Amino acid sequence: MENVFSEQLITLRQKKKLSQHALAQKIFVTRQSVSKWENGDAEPSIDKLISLAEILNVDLNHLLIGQQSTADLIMSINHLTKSFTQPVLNDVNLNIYGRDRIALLGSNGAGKSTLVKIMYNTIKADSGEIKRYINMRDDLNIMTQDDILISDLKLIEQIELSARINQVYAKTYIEQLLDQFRLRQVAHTYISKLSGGEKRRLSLVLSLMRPSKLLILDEPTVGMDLESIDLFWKHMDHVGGAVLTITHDFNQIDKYFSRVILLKDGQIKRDDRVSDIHAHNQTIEQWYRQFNRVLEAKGVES
Ligand SMILES: Nc1ncnc2c1ncn2[C@@H]1O[C@H](COP(=O)(O)OP(=O)(O)OP(=O)(O)O)[C@@H](O)[C@H]1O
Repeated sequence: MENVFSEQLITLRQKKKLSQHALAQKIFVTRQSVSKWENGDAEPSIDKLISLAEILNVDLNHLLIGQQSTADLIMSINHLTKSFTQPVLNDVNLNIYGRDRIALLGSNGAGKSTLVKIMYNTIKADSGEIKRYINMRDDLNIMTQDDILISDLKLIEQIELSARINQVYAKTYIEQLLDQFRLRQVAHTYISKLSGGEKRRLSLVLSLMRPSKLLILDEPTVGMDLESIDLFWKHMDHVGGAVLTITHDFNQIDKYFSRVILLKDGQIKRDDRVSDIHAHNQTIEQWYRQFNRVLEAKGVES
């Protein structure tokens, strides 16, 4: 992280016509700290990174790894179908763009997890087409509902292993994630001995430890206590790139997401902008109840 970040910091600071001293004053650090970051001798804390991103008017991805934020198409799904014993997805069409914050909603069994598994390629569709405009290895982060942790490892060993596999070298950042998600005190505990909530928080840290162009989360806050849920959403506010989340956490959808998708009867029945829904004085929960009910009623009629 250091080299790209340092170069980015210098470039962006100069673009804003700020001296090291002026930038330091804005984020309440010494000029020497800024100088060390720019020389690659030290890394800022998460809080300072977030402040830097705000002052330099870029998202974290741009600051950390130099990616431009774009409104580019990153995935295009066309006429997708999938059946198990019963049809689950039936002609699903969806485009995902670079800055989307998508909440994927639908009743239990609607096919949400199946759709995202097809998106990240762990199961195959029966027919249809997915065009992926990102590198699936380097640009996609996922947190699934399945437990992908290795029980025989200690928490810190799992982190180190994933960091090596994903070529993440930002040690300070990872340590701060551990603090932020309150995992430092169990860093040397075997994964088999962690509580369900701790395992979920660890899975989250693994999915957040490197920047991505697309982050897919399947019910990330299930099994977490309230404090962890708050920490999670606070952190998500500062994640760059596109995010697609399956969630039933209606308290947060209004605040965090820009787009809501309703999956019903194997199809995307609604794909609306949160700002449009709010402009009609509706909350997302009201919107969801309205369209789920309307669609259910239509289903009964037909
Ligand atoms: N591997 C599988 N084999 C057979 N059936 C499956 C398989 N995976 C999913 N299903 C079935 O497909 C349907 C959709 O499941 P899916 O997990 O995608 O729904 P979901 O919308 O994510 O539900 P939930 O909100 O309960 O997590 C369900 O009826 C489920 O039983």
